[in-house]
Amino acid sequence: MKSLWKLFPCVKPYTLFAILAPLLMCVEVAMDLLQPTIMQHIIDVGIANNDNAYVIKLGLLMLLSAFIGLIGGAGCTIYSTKAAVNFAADIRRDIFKKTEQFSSKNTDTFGAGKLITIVTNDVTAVQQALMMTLRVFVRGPLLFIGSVAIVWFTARELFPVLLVAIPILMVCIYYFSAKSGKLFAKVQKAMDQVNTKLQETFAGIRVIKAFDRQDYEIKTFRKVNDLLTKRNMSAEQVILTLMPIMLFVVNLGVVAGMWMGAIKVNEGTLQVGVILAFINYLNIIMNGLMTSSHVLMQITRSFTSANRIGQVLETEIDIQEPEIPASLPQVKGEVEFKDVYFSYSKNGEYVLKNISFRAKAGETIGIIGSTGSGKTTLVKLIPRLYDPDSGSILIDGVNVKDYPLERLRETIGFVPQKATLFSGAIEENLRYGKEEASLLEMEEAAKSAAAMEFIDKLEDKYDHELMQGATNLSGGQKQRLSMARAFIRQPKVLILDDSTSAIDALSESIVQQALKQNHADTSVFIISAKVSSIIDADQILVIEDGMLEASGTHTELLENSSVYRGIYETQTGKEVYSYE
Ligand SMILES: Nc1ncnc2c1ncn2[C@@H]1O[C@H](COP(=O)(O)OP(=O)(O)OP(=O)(O)O)[C@@H](O)[C@H]1O
Repeated sequence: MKSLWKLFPCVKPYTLFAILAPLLMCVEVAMDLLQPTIMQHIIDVGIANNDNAYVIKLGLLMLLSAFIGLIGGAGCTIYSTKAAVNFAADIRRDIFKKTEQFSSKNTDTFGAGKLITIVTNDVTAVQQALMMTLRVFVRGPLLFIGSVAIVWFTARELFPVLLVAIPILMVCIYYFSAKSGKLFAKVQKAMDQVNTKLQETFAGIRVIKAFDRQDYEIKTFRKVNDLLTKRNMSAEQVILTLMPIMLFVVNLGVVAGMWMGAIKVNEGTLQVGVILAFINYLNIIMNGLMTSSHVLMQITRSFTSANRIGQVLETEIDIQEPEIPASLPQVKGEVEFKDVYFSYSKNGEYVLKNISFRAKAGETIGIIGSTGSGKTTLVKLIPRLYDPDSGSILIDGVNVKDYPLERLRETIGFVPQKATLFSGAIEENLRYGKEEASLLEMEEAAKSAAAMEFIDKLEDKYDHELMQGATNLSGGQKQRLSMARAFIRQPKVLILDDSTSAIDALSESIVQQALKQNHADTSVFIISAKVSSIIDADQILVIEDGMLEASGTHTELLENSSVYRGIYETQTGKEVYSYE
């Protein structure tokens, strides 16, 4: 409930619509309530007295009230839709904005599947709740109160029937609403699992086909889909059971009303039209309660959704801008790690332990080590994708935490291990690195990344459209574009995380030459499993089990590091004699 209130400010810009909708609904309800009374008069006065003129007059009045009711109802629909749809669009925008500010740790906590369910399903649920609140929440209680009042004033003899039927109807509604709320929370969780599975499957469709695991994937999808179906069924069944129970209670009320009414008509204390009007009002009361219960269920259901939306919007972003940002002149690109410790989870095992090194501006730093030793994690700390648990990382002697985030990240070019490109033209992808890049700059970057040759062969060159996930490019082509995107911003610190793994030796040497010529004063971090890719580095860091096992030039490491020597010997087949 609290979380739903927290979303309330999002309705503020649409206050006018949110006020007009229920007002117009009041008009519709007033007209609906008028109908049985007019009918009662037609029967008891017009027909009973054979007064045709009276019947026609009241008939026309019925038509007019129906027409006014129609205008009220249509207006309410239009304004409630406007308010709810815009309210939902604003929440979607806010969630998207917030997730864009998320640190990698924040994103890891939610997972992509859950975030997608929140932006789609949960936002739709709160949109529905608002729409129904504006449209029906007023209608239900007004119909109910209006009908009860009219029965009290016009058919008091039959009022005892309401005194029995209404409490039973209310208990039913309360019981089923409470039950359905809990069940819908479970539905949302099952929906998360379906979305996560779908996302994973679409992203890995090629691997699935290559390993011929379609049957396995269908089986695992069926599992989560069946769970969602089962939970949906249970939740819907609760709602669907309510309707026949309520109808049964109302029908009992109708029988009781007719029975009591017949006795009173025989006694001459009641007219037939009153009984007909009472039956109509009883149905309206059920209708009013039913619609109110639907809204209540939708609102209860939306508590879970609002709660999940709140979790995203209120997430504390753990990578924060500095309170007092350092004033920085031109960044040179000297990078220093001082006693850095890092773990992915609180109280988790350290992935990096006591890392200290210094890279002078313009130096090339090679990073090598076994799989999972912490190389990628180490470079992710430089642009503050994660913050260390202890120790510090300095660029030009200033802690990266003191840099304005935008300034820090525009200083760094990052080429991740998995080349991630976006759907759109090659040009748009390159401009991701530098928005205002000229064609000449794009060409130079593409040349440095050995991407020129394949772009030139494309019919549309830089206008060539990439599909989602750049599936119409080869792995090597994706890596080259990903590198060009980083080169184009002329960063002071360039991080290449195993980004030449899918590139042939000739192209790799072109990239290395270009780095020397065009990025001579850039500090370059090259993570590679191949000694040949880092052999010329000014300094090589050997990472083993999250620790800096050794550092130095290739020659120094052959001399001093048994781990490095082992890697070198395995890759080259040459045995190295050491004085160690
Ligand atoms: N987002 C994450 N959440 C939790 N643990 C992670 C995450 N990313 C990596 N790890 C763990 O941290 C350790 C270091 O991973 P990292 O990716 O830094 O290794 P690496 O040396 O770059 O490996 P590779 O050479 O295979 O790329 C591994 O044990 C890995 O399982």
